[in-house]
Amino acid sequence: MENKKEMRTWLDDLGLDHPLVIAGPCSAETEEQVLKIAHELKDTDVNYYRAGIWKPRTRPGNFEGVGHLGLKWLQKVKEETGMKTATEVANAAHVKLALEHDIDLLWIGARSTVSPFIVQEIADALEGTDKIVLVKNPVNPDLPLWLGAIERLYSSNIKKLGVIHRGFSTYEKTKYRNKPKWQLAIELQRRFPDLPIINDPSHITGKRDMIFDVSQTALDLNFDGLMIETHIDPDNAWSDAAQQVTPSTLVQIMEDLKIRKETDAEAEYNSALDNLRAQIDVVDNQIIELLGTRMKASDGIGALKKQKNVAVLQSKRWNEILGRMVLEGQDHGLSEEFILKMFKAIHQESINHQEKIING
Ligand SMILES: C=C(O[C@@H]1C=C(C(=O)O)C=C[C@H]1O)C(=O)O
Repeated sequence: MENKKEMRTWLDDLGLDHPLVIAGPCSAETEEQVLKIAHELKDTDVNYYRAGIWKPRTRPGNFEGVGHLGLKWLQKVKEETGMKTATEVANAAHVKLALEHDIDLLWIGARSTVSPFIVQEIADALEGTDKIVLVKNPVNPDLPLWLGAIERLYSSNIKKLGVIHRGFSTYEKTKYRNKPKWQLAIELQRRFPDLPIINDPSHITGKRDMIFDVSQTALDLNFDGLMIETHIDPDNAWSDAAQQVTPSTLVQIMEDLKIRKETDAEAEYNSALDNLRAQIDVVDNQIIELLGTRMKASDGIGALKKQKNVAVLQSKRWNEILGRMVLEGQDHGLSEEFILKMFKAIHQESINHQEKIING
């Protein structure tokens, strides 16, 4: 699959003057709840009304969705409010029912994207559809797996495709429910600049008070839209209570978000930008040169260790370097997180060099 300009035609055709907004409850709970939220969202920027009908939960025994009964409620939403509708599908039977109930946008959840079998089943069931189909990232940070799912849909002649970035599971506890790992979304945009990409701050944060900041970051990174879970009574929602916002909070978020443009034609801006980018290019070259010099020194140490039969890893020395560099970084406005990541990568490369020498 290659990037194609036409990948974003469906989005351009919507003619929006704001990011695409998909909002609605995590789960459809009752007909009354679904319609009440829909009416509150009717005259806002919301383009697609979402509600989960089949809910794959982490553990059995929790509320697992109302099933296809909820599709009738979504049809009613469309009749009463004119809003288009969206839901998650996880197998061929879901697809069939969703299409029968004229759902306009279907998405494949993170737990389905991990399974090529399931994705293929869904792609076959959707073959040639003119509905919009969005693919959430797989739970694990695996870009080829994400792209593979999109390719399967693309090969099934589905034209209105896009992705949803909902963050990634991690073993360690972080402030996020699912760590955003923005670099993955940036890499996806680099390879497929015309494939629409939507951010899902609700699942990334897991907490409603973090949704604004993550949404703003997404817009700053050229995301095309947002999917934000919205409930009339978030605290008493039957699923994902902590991350849902009220319709009025959603409206406020949309109002406060700053929408940036891709570029600006003004000459002064462009010459200042060129100047600073030239500085960055010089520094980047210096960084590479310095890293090459550092590796040469490490190669020398590798040769010495070989002569004396000494182990490659020297934890005490390594620990000293890390501690010193974190402090040095602070003086230059560099975060500890960045310094640790960068020096761990440098250390690994240094070890690889020495391994080659010692075992060569
Ligand atoms: C370079 C050495 O070997 C390894 C690599 C290090 C580095 O690249 O800074 C530090 C300690 C060792 O784990 C060394 O022993 O000094």
